[in-house]
Amino acid sequence: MPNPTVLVAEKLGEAGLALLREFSNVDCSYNLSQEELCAKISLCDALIVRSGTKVTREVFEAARSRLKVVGRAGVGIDNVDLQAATEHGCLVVNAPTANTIAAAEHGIALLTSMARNVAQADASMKAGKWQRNKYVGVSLVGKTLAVMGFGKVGSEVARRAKGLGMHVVAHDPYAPADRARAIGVELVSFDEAMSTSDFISLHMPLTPTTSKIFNDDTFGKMKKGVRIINVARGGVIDEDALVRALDNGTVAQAALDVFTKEPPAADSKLVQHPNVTVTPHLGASTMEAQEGVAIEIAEAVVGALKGELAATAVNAPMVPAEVLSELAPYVILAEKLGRLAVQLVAGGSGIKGVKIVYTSARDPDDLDTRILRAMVTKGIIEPISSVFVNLVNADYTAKQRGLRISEERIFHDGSAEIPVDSIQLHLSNVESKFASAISDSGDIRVEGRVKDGIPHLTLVGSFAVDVSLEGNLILCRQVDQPGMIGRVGNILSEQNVNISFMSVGRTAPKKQAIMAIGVDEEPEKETLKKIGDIPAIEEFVFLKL
Ligand SMILES: NC(=O)C1=CN([C@@H]2O[C@H](COP(=O)(O)OP(=O)(O)OC[C@H]3O[C@@H](n4cnc5c(N)ncnc54)[C@H](O)[C@@H]3O)[C@@H](O)[C@H]2O)C=CC1
Ligand SMILES: O=C(O)C(=O)COP(=O)(O)O
Repeated sequence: MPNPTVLVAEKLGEAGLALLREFSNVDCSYNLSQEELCAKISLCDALIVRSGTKVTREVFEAARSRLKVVGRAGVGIDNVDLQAATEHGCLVVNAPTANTIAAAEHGIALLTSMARNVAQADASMKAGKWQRNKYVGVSLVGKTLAVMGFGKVGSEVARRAKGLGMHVVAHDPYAPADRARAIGVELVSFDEAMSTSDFISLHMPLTPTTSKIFNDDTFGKMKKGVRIINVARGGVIDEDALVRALDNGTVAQAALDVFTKEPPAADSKLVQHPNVTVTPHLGASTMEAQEGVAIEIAEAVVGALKGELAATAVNAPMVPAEVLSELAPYVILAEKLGRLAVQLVAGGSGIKGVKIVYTSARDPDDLDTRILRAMVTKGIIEPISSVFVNLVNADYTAKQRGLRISEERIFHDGSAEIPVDSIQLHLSNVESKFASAISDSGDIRVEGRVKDGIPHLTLVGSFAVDVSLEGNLILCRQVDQPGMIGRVGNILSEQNVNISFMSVGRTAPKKQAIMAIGVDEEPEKETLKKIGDIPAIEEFVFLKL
């Protein structure tokens, strides 16, 4: 496999680039037009952007399925079309923590410099003036600050504003009250925040709900002379309404780092307004934050390219790192069982329903099966189509193909230290090319377990077997009689096919048995035929894992 290619479309810290270069070809091409990005993207496995690049549906379509991951070197992913990414099976990861402090510090910088007219006074002095009376400021101590969006950045701003002696309230419909209480911040309603605050600082994401949430109506609810800080996203403010509110004195001052359109028009009334302080989206731009973000995103992108499940996935279930590492062997088991089950289906008999049964000693809330379900789906769909399936698009792809995947939990009286005791797959209403794979209930059934960290196949139809799921597998149903293992072994060794494992499961002594043989190489058709010709072998199937 050649090294993957990563297109870095905006400036990224050196430490991150170095990490990427260890694993991939890195193409740093900045300031690409939309057409240039679309032209390049079909040659790239990953794309890294900041807030300046719009990753639209058009980009995903132009990628022609090659693009596996988009890394957003920062927090806000409003510049990435997540729905289009998901439909194309492209994982989107971000770097959610490394620039939190930088953004919070910039919020405080804007708050304090706005209150004391630092930028305006600086410009005035540089123009040769000395205007001490014009730039009398306002004090912060004892004033009320409303933090709108009490997430990572918002809570750090709140903590710092408390240190400046401000009274801090916050509005966030999803924030836990105990987190606010721990910082000494009161959570209040939107309207209360609007009507009681001297300063309002915005820290929510731009979503369809928050778009232009600060408009004529909301400015009308604010205290006259309020001061506004925005280091979140320009789009949460109706900028024309803000200009009106500044002109009529409802808003005394605004300090803005972000704009609906970036860069804003040179003659933007907002940017040119004398009571507005602006910075060109600098919230995340500290040396420290950019190095941190670069490393955070490079690690996430490299991990995603290696097929690891990302902890900072934006369009896939967020799975904490410790859960990921605990479930790692079960993820492999789930995919291999899916792969195996689909190869047991007779040609022409379409799969409609798949039931996944987990036996586990865990409380259902302590076992997140979304990854396992996604991997079963991947195992089932990938061998029979050209679609690339991952945690991102598994549910979407299954739905598109009319594949109904249901899950059932069975309580297993064992140790809750072990997340899953066994995983069974049942494929209903299908015929099998290996009749022994059909269980008593008429479904194709396979079951697996993890033993010493290695996935094993433990049941086929009604036959118990025990073979590790590595390499390839030959399943034979035979009349149980001595010498069978030797005969099959001889045929395989004649062709230098290495047998890694062998297991025989039988219904009763001297009755039918299933022999499961793990082989490293794929035997030639002729060799497989010789196995099939052994009189005691009633049926057999070769399965690639
Ligand atoms: N200017 C810059 O360079 C930077 C800007 N940002 C922006 O800052 C914002 C916050 O970032 P983080 O704190 O890291 O994100 P976060 O996800 O930790 O926090 C966002 C908070 O907003 C809350 N929220 C969602 N809808 C809301 C609503 N309708 N009203 C009130 N609160 C709502 C969420 O519950 C969450 O607690 C984002 O828009 C991000 O893009 C972040 C870093 C740098
Ligand atoms: O992380 C964010 O949300 C930011 O706004 C930072 O954007 P940037 O990476 O500096 O273009």
